Amino acid sequence: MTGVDVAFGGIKALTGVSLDVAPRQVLGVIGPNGAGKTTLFNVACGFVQPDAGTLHWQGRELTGLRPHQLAGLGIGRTLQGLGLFDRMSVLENVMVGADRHARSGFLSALLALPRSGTEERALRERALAVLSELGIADHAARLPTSLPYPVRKRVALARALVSEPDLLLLDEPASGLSNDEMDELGALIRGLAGRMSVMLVEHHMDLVMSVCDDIVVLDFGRVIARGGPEEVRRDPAVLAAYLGDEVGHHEDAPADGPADGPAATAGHPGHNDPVGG
Ligand SMILES: Nc1ncnc2c1ncn2[C@@H]1O[C@H](COP(=O)(O)OP(=O)(O)OP(=O)(O)O)[C@@H](O)[C@H]1O
Repeated sequence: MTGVDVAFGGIKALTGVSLDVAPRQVLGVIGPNGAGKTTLFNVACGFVQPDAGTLHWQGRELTGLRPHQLAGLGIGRTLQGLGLFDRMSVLENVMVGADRHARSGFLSALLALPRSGTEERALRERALAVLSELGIADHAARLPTSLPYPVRKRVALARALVSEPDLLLLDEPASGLSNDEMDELGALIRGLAGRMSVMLVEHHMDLVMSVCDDIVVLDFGRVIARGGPEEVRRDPAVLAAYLGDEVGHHEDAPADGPADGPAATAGHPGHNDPVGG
């Protein structure tokens, strides 16, 4: 993305944001609360249309990108809300992600053209293989609602992976996970890097530092740093941005304080860990 601006009313959520993800690279996007990470993710997914700037993917400009076009472009994503279908089994949820309609476009999805038996079997096998890869094949027949949250997160990841995307967009994949689960997630993401590009929008510094090749740091909607983990960790601008975040989230801070800065815009539990975790 190049020169992306997004404003919500008077709030400039993103200003002149440019970044790129190289093939098979894991790019991390971090920043304190309210820095613009979710907005950036939503621009990359087509949920939010930028007021200015351009998106390019594999040499093509994406004008007016819409979320339903992603799969057809070879882009997979997981969302914070997971978005699993409660009345479908884990396996069916994953198969939906690989549905050939996803590749052949919105119209055929609307028409819900049936798959042939052979296609159905191949898809089922692929979905099962991804579930195995993520260590949750035992849960294939279960309903997502009957499973613990970390397992449901893996189901959502399996669904994004089953179409073998060239780019995987992950929005806060570590939220709600224990430290051990986060380590496992880190290993999983590292394992994907040889096969696809990953853009990881994440608040947990430890995860970002351990899995990302390159990191973009946002603050107040602008890119304030970009570089490898060590470089970013030492960057004074990054330290200052996170220190402000930490102070802004002190338990004594008034709940109804001014809403004009990153420290005041949050309200997401678990999002106040400073640099270094
Ligand atoms: N739909 C919206 N309407 C109005 N303001 C918004 C909207 N979405 C985001 N904002 C504002 O834009 C700025 C960036 O928010 P965003 O959610 O992208 O930041 P973030 O880095 O993801 O924060 P967090 O870590 O708290 O999730 C904030 O000031 C936020 O209040």
